[in-house]
Amino acid sequence: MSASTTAPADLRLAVVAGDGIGTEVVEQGLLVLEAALHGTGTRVATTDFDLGARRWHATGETLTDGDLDAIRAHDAILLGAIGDPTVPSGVLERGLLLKLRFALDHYVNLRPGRLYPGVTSPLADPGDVDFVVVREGTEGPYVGNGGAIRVGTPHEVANEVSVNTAFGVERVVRDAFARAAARPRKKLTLVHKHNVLVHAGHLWRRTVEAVNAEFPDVTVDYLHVDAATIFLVTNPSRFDVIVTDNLFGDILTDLAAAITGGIGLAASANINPDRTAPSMFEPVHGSAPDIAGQGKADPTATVLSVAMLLEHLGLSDAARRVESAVASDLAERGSAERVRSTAEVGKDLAARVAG
Ligand SMILES: NC(=O)c1ccc[n+]([C@@H]2O[C@H](COP(=O)([O-])OP(=O)(O)OC[C@H]3O[C@@H](n4cnc5c(N)ncnc54)[C@H](O)[C@@H]3O)[C@@H](O)[C@H]2O)c1
Ligand SMILES: CC(C)[C@H](C(=O)O)[C@@H](O)C(=O)O
Ligand SMILES: [Mg+2]
Repeated sequence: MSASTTAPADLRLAVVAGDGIGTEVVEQGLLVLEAALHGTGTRVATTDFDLGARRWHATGETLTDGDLDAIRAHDAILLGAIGDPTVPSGVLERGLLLKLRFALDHYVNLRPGRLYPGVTSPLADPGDVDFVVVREGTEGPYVGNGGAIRVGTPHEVANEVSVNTAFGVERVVRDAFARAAARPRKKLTLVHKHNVLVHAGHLWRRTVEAVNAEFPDVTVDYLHVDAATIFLVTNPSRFDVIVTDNLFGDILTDLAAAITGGIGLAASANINPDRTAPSMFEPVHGSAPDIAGQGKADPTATVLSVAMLLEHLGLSDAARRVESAVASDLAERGSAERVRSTAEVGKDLAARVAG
C-alpha cells in the first residue's frame, strides 16, 4: 500500500485528455480540482499533453520517449480516455495507454465499486455495496507477448500469452492484503480461474496463501472468475477487496460499474506504490465515440478519480470535499427534473466543493 506523503506546495499535474469524451470530462475534472484546492495553499500547475488520435494522425506518434520523460517530471497524471474509431484498434490503447501504465510501473490498478445512497442500481436488492478491485496493472495477457502466423488464412494461429511473474503477483497481492487489513471487514477475495489456467492460477493461489501469513487478521476466500460474475450480480455486498489479474480485473470492473449506477460513475487509479514515477488517475470508461461531442458524458467518474488523486498526494481533506460533493449531488439526482449536460454537472460539483 502507498506510503503517505507530505502534500507538495505546488502540484504539477500532467493532463492527458485524450480522445472522444476524454476532453469533455477532463475539463470538468480540472474545474472541480481547482475548487477543491482553493484556499488550501496548494496551487496546481497543469501541463497538457497532446496525445491520442489527433497526434497520431498528424505525426504517426503515440507516446515518444520525450513525452514519457516530460510526464515523469510531474506529481500525478489525470487522463480522460484513449481510443478512436479512426485509428486501428489497439494502436492507441497499446501504444499510449498501456505504455503509460507499464512504463510508469502502475502495478496497482485500484477500482472502487461503491453504490452511493440515492443511486439506482439495476439490481433489485443490491444491499450495501462498497468494495474495491485491486487489478494487477503490468502483467497478464496485456504484456503483448504473442503473435500470429498465416494471418488471414484458414490456418491462422493467433497467440496472446498471459505473463505472470512471482515478483509481479506478490507485489500486487501484498498491496491488496494491506488494503484489506485497513478496512473494517478485512476480507480479501482472490478471483482467478485456477481450475483451467493452472500455471498462472496456482501461482496466484500460492502467493495469496503465503502473503496471508503476514496478514493473519485478513479473511481470504476464492472465486473462479465466472462465479465471481454471478455473485457481483446476486450478492455484491459479499465483496470487500478483490484481487485479480489484469484481464479479469478489466472485465469485472465494467460489471462493477454497471451494478453501482453505471460506467459514468466509475473511478480508477493506476498506482505506482513505490513512487518511482507519477501515478495516473482516470475514469474506468473509454472515449465513448457514440456520445462524443454531444455534452452528454457524465464527468462524475473523472471527478471521483480526481478525489483519488488528491488522496494519493496526501491532500485528504480536499479529497473528502470532492467525494462529499459527489455524494450529495448523486443523492439529489433521483429527484432531478432533467438530465444535465457534462458542463452543468461539472459546474454543480465545483459549486458544491466550494460550498
Ligand atoms: N481507459 C481508457 O482510456 C479506455 C477505457 C475503455 C475503453 N477505451 C477505448 O474507448 C473506445 C470506446 O470503447 P467502448 O465503447 O468499448 O467503451 P466506452 O467505455 O467508451 O463506452 C461504453 C458505453 O458506455 C457509455 N459511456 C462511457 N462513458 C460514459 C460517461 N462518462 N457518461 C455516459 N456514458 C458513458 C458509452 O456512451 C458507451 O455506450 C475504444 O477505443 C476503447 O479501446 C479506453
Ligand atoms: C482501453 C483498454 C486498454 C483499457 C484496459 O483494458 O485496461 C480499458 O478497458 C480500461 O479498463 O482502462
Ligand atoms: Mg476496461
